[in-house]
Formats: sequence, C-alpha cells, structure tokens
Amino acid sequence: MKVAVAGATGRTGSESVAELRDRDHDVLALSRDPTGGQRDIGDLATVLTETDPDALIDFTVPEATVEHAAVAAETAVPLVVGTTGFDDDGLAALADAAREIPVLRASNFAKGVHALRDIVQAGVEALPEYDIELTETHHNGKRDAPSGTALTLLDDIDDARGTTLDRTHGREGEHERAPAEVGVHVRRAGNVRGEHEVLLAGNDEVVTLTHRAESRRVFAAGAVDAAEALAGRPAGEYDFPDVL
Ligand SMILES: NC(=O)C1=CN([C@@H]2O[C@H](COP(=O)(O)OP(=O)(O)OC[C@H]3O[C@@H](n4cnc5c(N)ncnc54)[C@H](OP(=O)(O)O)[C@@H]3O)[C@@H](O)[C@H]2O)C=CC1
Ligand SMILES: O=C(O)C1=N[C@H](C(=O)O)C[C@H](O)C1
Repeated sequence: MKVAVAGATGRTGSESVAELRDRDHDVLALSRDPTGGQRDIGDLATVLTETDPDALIDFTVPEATVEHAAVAAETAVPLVVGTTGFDDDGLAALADAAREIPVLRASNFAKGVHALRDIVQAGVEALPEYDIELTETHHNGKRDAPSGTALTLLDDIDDARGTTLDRTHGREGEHERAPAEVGVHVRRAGNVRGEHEVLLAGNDEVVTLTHRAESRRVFAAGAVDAAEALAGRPAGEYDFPDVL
C-alpha cells in the first residue's frame, strides 16, 4: 500500500512512518517544513492527486486535520484520524468528509484501550451505586485536556450508567461529592506516553481499571492497522473497533 502521513515529523506521526516502513508500505511523509525530504503539506491537494495514496493517516492538530479531511474528500483518499481535541464544528467537518470517503477516527489506537472500554462498562454496570473517578496522565507536550481517550471513556461510563453524570474537573473548596458526578483528573508530566485509570469505589472496597501505553509504537501500529483495513470500504464514519 501507499500511505501518506500528516504530522510525519511529530511524536506519533514519526512512529507511524516507521511502522509503515517496517511493514514495507510505500510512505509519503508530509510536513509544513519539508526540508527533511518530506512532501509539503501546504500543497496537499496536488500531492494527493499526483501520488494517489491508498490512505492518509493524520496525527496533527484539529484545525489542520479539518483542512486535510476536506482535501482527502476532494481527492478520494480514505482518512485515518488520530488527532484529538475536536470541537463540534471540527467533528461536523469530519462528518462532511465522511460523506465522500471512509473516515476512521479513534481517540486511541491501542487495542488494549478498546478492551478497557468494555471492561469499564461491565464494571460500571455491575456496580451501579459506586463512585467513579477518572484520571489520565500524559507527557508535558500534550495540548488537549482531558485527553480524547478520557472523553471516550466518560461517554462509555454515561452509556453504562444510563445517565449523563456531572463531570467535576479536579476538586477544590468545601463541598461533598454529589452522587451523580464523575471526577475527572488530568496530569501532565515528563514523557508519559498515556495512562488512563477508572476508579470505582463503594464502602470498604475499590476497583481500579488501568491502561498504560509503554511506547507510541502501539498507537502507530493501530493506525496502520486501521489504514490497511479501510481500503475498499464505502464512505462513512468508522471507529477503531469497527475494523478490529
Ligand atoms: N488516537 C491516538 O491513538 C493518538 C492520538 N494522538 C493525538 O495525535 C495528535 C498529535 O500528537 P503528537 O504526535 O503528540 O503531536 P506532535 O506535536 O508531536 O506532532 C504533531 C505534528 O503535526 C504537525 N502540525 C502541527 N501543527 C500543524 C498545522 N497547523 N498544520 C499541519 N501540520 C501541523 C507538525 O508537523 P510539521 O511541523 O512537520 O508540519 C507536528 O510535528 C494529538 O491530537 C494527540 O492527542 C497522539 C497519540 C495517539
Ligand atoms: O497526545 C497523546 O500523546 C495521546 N493522545 C490520545 C488521547 O488524547 O487520548 C491518545 C493517547 O493517550 C496519547
């Protein structure tokens, strides 16, 4: 396959390039500063038209991904989105692109996180009265908070509880915890690849469910799996579990 990578010089994009090369795919690395042999992402429409890749993997920033999605739709290139932190307009723009091409967006391309999602939902359903607190930890260069994965897990928790819990971000001051809330705690430190913990607590017992990424290659491998799986699919919106 021939796969283009937006954000190819970044922490996760560079791992995606390495993973693609390890799998003997033809790689089209894209950058705003193509002095290292990449193609100029500022000229994305021309590059995609000339090279006609089988997929575009994007690990950049939401405002850039939205632009790339419009170009991918125009040039009929399937899109794998790893970028997180979209607002509603950004999500609507990705949905627009998905009318023309397959768009697979996942807040986390580690397979273990999708197993964790199922386990968390089972735990929340089994322990309907228990308090829930979510904590995520990432490297000090991460822009968005809470992480995309944390937001996905919070939606999963709401689904499992059958209600929308109030999200309490951090805790300060004097007030008791309300029953219908979920605590959300964000830590940014060092080069932590990504940790997500869901804690369920009742009287005299605590259950903690944790996923820890130990290398960014796990995200890259999942994104490449997704690109491989997207070939030949019809236009539409996909999540990682749809192709696992
Ligand atoms: N879904 C998942 O499994 C994962 C998702 N992520 C998400 O991926 C995104 C990227 O994370 P990370 O790799 O740490 O980020 P980095 O900052 O390391 O890399 C992002 C790259 O995007 C490019 N970029 C930045 N701004 C723009 C822009 N305005 N237009 C075009 N390109 C731009 C830059 O490349 P250049 O300067 O060469 O153009 C940069 O190297 C984040 O949203 C993060 O949350 C991260 C890991 C896993
Ligand atoms: O920015 C990161 O590094 C990561 N971002 C994703 C997220 O926001 O959940 C996935 C992973 O945790 C790494």
